[in-house]
Amino acid sequence: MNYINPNLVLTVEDLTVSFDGFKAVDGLNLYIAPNECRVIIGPNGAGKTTVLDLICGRTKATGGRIDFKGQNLRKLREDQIVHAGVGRKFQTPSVYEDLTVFENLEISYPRGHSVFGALAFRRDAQVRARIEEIAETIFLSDLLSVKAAFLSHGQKQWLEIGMLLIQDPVLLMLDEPVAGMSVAERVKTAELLRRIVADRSVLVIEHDMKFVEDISTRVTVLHQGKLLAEGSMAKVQADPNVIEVYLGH
Ligand SMILES: Nc1ncnc2c1ncn2[C@@H]1O[C@H](COP(=O)(O)OP(=O)(O)OP(=O)(O)O)[C@@H](O)[C@H]1O
Repeated sequence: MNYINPNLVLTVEDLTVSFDGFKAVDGLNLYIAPNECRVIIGPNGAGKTTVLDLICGRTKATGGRIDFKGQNLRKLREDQIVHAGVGRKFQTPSVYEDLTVFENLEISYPRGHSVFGALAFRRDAQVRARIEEIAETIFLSDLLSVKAAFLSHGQKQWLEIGMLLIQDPVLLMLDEPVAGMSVAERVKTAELLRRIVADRSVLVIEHDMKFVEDISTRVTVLHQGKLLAEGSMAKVQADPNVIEVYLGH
């Protein structure tokens, strides 16, 4: 099929990757709409992280298509995919511990071409306003001058999400964002994701079913690199195949 639905942000079809003959992702179809928060669940080794690696260009597919707003991501390098509007957060936070919250956001602000004098001054004001806006979204407004080293684990995760948000991605991909967070931080992260999808699509890998229920409209279940089930949380939770390989354990 060559038809690409222009209303979709991401169209993944028949995506496959083999590592020495082992298919970690096997013929996967995945369709993400604008403002959708999709969660991928599945047992360990199902291929979830590999799917994100394939979309962001870290791993190269052996077959299938990855279309992002009309662009074939399989032909782009990792940095070009970021530039096209795909942000990816890995499991462990990678903020700059010695820099403040403000500085971490500032260095993540996308660089335009250089400007001078009054224009540079105007740009500084714009950058500051944007940093303050993002800090508000990620619950860190009061901590702008605090070094990242002093943040809690959850706050570091939010800061890293903020560092991606400041680049205004069209699709944001998060790998287990609430792992290691307290219950209160999980509740706030669900709120954060609800804020984020107002302006973009989000693709999340998650194991915490309570959190998945809180954030997601649609869930994709992977098993052995293949799509096992897809639909609302209620639908996949009631699916005997899903219960057998994942939720029943
Ligand atoms: N670069 C690689 N080379 C060889 N095998 C790989 C590579 N990357 C992933 N795999 C294998 O592919 C399978 C899927 O791994 P992946 O990390 O995507 O699963 P996952 O669903 O994210 O699991 P988890 O929940 O444990 O993170 C695993 O068997 C893994 O060992």
